Amino acid sequence: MTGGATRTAHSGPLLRLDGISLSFGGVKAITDISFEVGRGEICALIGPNGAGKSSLLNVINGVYRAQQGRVSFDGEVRRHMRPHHAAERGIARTFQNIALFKGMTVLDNVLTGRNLRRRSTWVEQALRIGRAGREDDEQRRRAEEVIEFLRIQPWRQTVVGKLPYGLQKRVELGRALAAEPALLLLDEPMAGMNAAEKAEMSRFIVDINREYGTTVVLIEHDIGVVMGISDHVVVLDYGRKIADGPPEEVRRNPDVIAAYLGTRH
Ligand SMILES: Nc1ncnc2c1ncn2[C@@H]1O[C@H](COP(=O)(O)OP(=O)(O)OP(=O)(O)O)[C@@H](O)[C@H]1O
Repeated sequence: MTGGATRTAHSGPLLRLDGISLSFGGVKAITDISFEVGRGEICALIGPNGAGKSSLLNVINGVYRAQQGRVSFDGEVRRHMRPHHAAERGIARTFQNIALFKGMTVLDNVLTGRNLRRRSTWVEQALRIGRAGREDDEQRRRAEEVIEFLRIQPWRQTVVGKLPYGLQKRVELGRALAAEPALLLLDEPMAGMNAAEKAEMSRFIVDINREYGTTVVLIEHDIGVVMGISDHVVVLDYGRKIADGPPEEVRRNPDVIAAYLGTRH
């Protein structure tokens, strides 16, 4: 696979958020958040429950429209980027609650991640004529590459709903990776996993980052995991950013300690 990062032309940070604010009715989910994510970085977004982390991912990939602020991705500044456009530009994501087609096989789920990479028309695809046939073979080859990379070959023809939770999380990562993203947004990729599964998932995330140059923004609650794999940590609390920097610096930040120990409120 070609790394998504190789498609980029702009030389600044891959992602920049500028004064993002988002409310749901009277609930302020995010207040005036700004930070940058450099190319090739693994950036962790952490904070207590309800801090606004998932909402922020949804702003980045255009699912939510911020009332204030701007998102700049690879030099393109937008008030709002629609989800389809975000995907086309190279932003892929996984969800807190796995969003796979549970009745389909692992291979078919991973293949859905390749849909944006198709150039043939739906008529060509339906009749399997022209570019569609050649494309099918290429899409399948790429999907198999991802399956091999994530070591899920033994289950490639297994229906996803029959797999244990940890493997489903890995398949979801595979579907996102199949899109060859420049930016991978992972919403709690290790939630509900035991220590061994977390270590395995952490290794896959680091390998994706190193091998394909993919920039990663992940939400994670396990501070040990965060400190182990991130280059950069952004901490949210009650919708506001309270810290932003290298893991070691953030870990010593008194505001972060207070937010986690609950002594500030
Ligand atoms: N669609 C929505 N409608 C109304 N309120 C929402 C919606 N999505 C999020 N919120 C509210 O916005 C705030 C931030 O929620 P969000 O899910 O972004 O936090 P989080 O940090 O991801 O939390 P968790 O760690 O529990 O997943 C919360 O008060 C939440 O109730």
